[in-house]
Amino acid sequence: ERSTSSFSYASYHTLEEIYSWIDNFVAEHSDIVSKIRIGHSFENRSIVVLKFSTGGPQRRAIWIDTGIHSREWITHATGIWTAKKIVTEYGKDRTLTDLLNAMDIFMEIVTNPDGFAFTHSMNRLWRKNKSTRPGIFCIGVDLNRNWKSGFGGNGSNNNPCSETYRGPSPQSEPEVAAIVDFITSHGNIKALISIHSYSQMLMYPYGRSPEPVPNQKELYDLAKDAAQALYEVHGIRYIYGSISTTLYVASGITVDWAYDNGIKFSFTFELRDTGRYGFLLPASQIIPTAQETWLALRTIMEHTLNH
Ligand SMILES: O=C(O)[C@H](Cc1ccccc1)CC(O)(O)C[N+](=O)[O-]
Ligand SMILES: [Zn+2]
Repeated sequence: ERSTSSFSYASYHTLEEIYSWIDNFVAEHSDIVSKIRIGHSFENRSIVVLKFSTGGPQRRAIWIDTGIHSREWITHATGIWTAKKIVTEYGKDRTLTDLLNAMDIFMEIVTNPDGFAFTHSMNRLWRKNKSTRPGIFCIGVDLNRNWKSGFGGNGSNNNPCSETYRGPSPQSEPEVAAIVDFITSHGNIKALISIHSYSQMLMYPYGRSPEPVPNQKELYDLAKDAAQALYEVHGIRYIYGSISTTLYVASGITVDWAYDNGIKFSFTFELRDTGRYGFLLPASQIIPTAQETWLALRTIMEHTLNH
């Protein structure tokens, strides 16, 4: 293995370190991983997605994103570890091997690169992207309120200075538009998993209203199984349910858009912890968090393969 073997999966990394890890990782596993540039951020950084595939065009696929909120560093770190786990387990883990023999996995690790760079340079707790508009004095849109489904509803804010500022219109932000364009043109995404921190929750649509989705029972049972699989690794308890009933009402969110666009297995994770460290989760918890999250992800992916 070349230089990803010197990469510390137990540390947090800068944007530059993650981007160079991605290039080394793709080079070392070019038989199964490729890199797709799906667009650019407001400040013109490349937006890249890892594609894990063992064959065929346009296979059914699973989408995973981390880092849509830049301060949630545990999510990028979990994404990196998970990417490595996928290539390590292919050919060993029966479930993952069956999955990749039939489906593709797309993973966007740095979904908000401008915000992420800013958390390293200026403000560790920055959440939004870094877009600016004439006459508006506050910076950034909450990328988890900018999606077309339920845009402008309760649990999103019209004030540009708000942490949940929805933006001037749906998909106004290039970071969101890039994903919408990619998923829409792919047309065969069967599951979407959008990873946040913190609270230790596993949730599904809707965020915009307490109204249950048509396959609510199936999603509840799957979330229950996934949370149990996660618990068995290190004894960490997650709560689960629909976003609006488990956490709060939020509108214009990733998973509501995915669900409304035919992706019936849409989930969002809130990783460790429950507030002791919050967004400043110590690096010592990266690998334990990633290990337990993997079992939940594998549970969801296995269900998607078989339904
Ligand atoms: O408000 C948010 O976007 C998430 C909760 C959430 C996550 C997914 C869909 C709807 C809401 C909470 C968080 O991860 O951003 C943590 N936080 O409030 O900073
Ligand atoms: Zn978040």
